[in-house]
Amino acid sequence: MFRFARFALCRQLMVRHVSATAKKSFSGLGKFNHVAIAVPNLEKATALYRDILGAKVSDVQDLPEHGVSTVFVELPNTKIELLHPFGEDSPIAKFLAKNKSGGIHHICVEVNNIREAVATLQTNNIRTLTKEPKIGAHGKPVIFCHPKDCNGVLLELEEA
Ligand SMILES: CC[C@@H](C(=O)O)C(=O)SCCNC(=O)CCNC(=O)[C@H](O)C(C)(C)COP(=O)(O)OP(=O)(O)OC[C@H]1O[C@@H](n2cnc3c(N)ncnc32)[C@H](O)[C@@H]1OP(=O)(O)O
Ligand SMILES: [Co+2]
Repeated sequence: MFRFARFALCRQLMVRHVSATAKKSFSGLGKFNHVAIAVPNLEKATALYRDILGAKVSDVQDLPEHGVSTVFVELPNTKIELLHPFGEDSPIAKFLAKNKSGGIHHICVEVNNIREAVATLQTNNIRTLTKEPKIGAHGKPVIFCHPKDCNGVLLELEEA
């Protein structure tokens, strides 16, 4: 009984400490939107999901504004975004140079209000990779958060 009370107290103190580190918290996090995989060969990667694994896939979309070409693989509960560099200064070029067979590049979670999300991130010193959101692959505003501020994971937020 005493051991349980001590455990409960420690846990409460830890929760309070974690909450205390957030200067202001955001309440509008939504659904998981996609996981992105950077691939060295977009046709081959698309063929794996479409022809071998039988998934429905989108057409290739070139997004010069983002320096990538994408194909979306539709799954019952989410999507996989296949990413390949487009143009000279692709933000995924270095990643693919380091990961020659490709690799998981980012995750994307929806938010109900991207401006509010950005303001909250800034208040909490989480760096965003552009000052302003850009229009993403689904025609909605997106913003990326620095992986060094997000436990080593590049986090994309997309307005729902
Ligand atoms: C299609 C539109 C849109 C959608 O709607 O879905 C997209 O998904 S677009 C996807 C592509 N766009 C982006 O990724 C934009 C944001 N990314 C960036 O600005 C850069 O890629 C980056 C994250 C700032 C990395 O810059 P880069 O120049 O490639 O590498 P660095 O060497 O400067 O990296 C610094 C540091 O971060 C580590 N890193 C890099 N990329 C990742 C990653 N994807 N996941 C985790 N960690 C990453 C890198 O290893 C370096 O660490 P150290 O080696 O420890 O210094
Ligand atoms: Co994405």
